[in-house]
Amino acid sequence: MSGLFISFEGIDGAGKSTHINALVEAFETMGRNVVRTREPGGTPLAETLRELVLNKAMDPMTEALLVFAARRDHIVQVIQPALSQGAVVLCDRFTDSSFAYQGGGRSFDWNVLESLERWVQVQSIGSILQPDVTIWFDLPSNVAAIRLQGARVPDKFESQSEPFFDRVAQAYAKRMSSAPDRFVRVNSNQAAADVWSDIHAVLVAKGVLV
Ligand SMILES: Nc1ncnc2c1ncn2[C@@H]1O[C@H](COP(=O)(O)OP(=O)(O)OP(=O)(O)O)[C@@H](O)[C@H]1O
Ligand SMILES: Cc1cn([C@H]2C[C@H](O)[C@@H](COP(=O)(O)O)O2)c(=O)[nH]c1=O
Repeated sequence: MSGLFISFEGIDGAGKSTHINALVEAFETMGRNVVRTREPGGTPLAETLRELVLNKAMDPMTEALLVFAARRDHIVQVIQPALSQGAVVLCDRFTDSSFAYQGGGRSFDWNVLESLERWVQVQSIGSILQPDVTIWFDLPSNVAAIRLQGARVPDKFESQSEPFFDRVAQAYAKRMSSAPDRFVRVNSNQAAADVWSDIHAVLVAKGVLV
């Protein structure tokens, strides 16, 4: 069986974690091996980099380099081996987050991010690793802020203002327009059960879930 790589994107508090848990169960019920992972993170080294990126002040280029360094380790140690063994990899954020947060939120150079993407995700000449499906949980920033209120101590990104998250959302829309076959936008501003129905329907339509 061939591997399946699904990434989950959206602004902080958009509802990704809630539905990734349900998808782990749905794929396991189908008899698939599932690797649930996240970015930045997913390996001991990448989790160490995550702590720095989420909690230490740094300039946008340093931030971009660290998330791509973490990604490289994650791809080599976890994602590629799992896909080679036919697993379903459910990844809470991947490279679209770098375009959204560093490119959109921080206004860091989009072309440099595209170069880093090519370097870090190279598989063979002319081929770069990308998710098979990316589910973008689209939620207005003011609704996400209400959902996250009091939920936990906010990290460096969660404490950003609504205009920052509006730029993040615009950057997701730009990434979606450049990869319409890979991206699926889900309206996250509805009851969790309805969000789940939409995700389920999309993955059934794509032939990856029964
Ligand atoms: N459809 C929904 N309606 C109302 N509240 C929701 C919905 N989905 C999730 N929530 C709640 O919103 C909060 C954020 O959800 P969740 O942690 O799943 O988001 P996330 O996208 O994983 O966030 P982050 O990227 O910051 O980790 C949680 O308290 C969760 O219970
Ligand atoms: C992969 C990636 C992530 N980020 C940011 C986005 C979020 O604010 C945090 C991760 O927190 P979560 O609770 O696990 O969603 O990191 C980023 O800025 N750039 C990236 O490439």
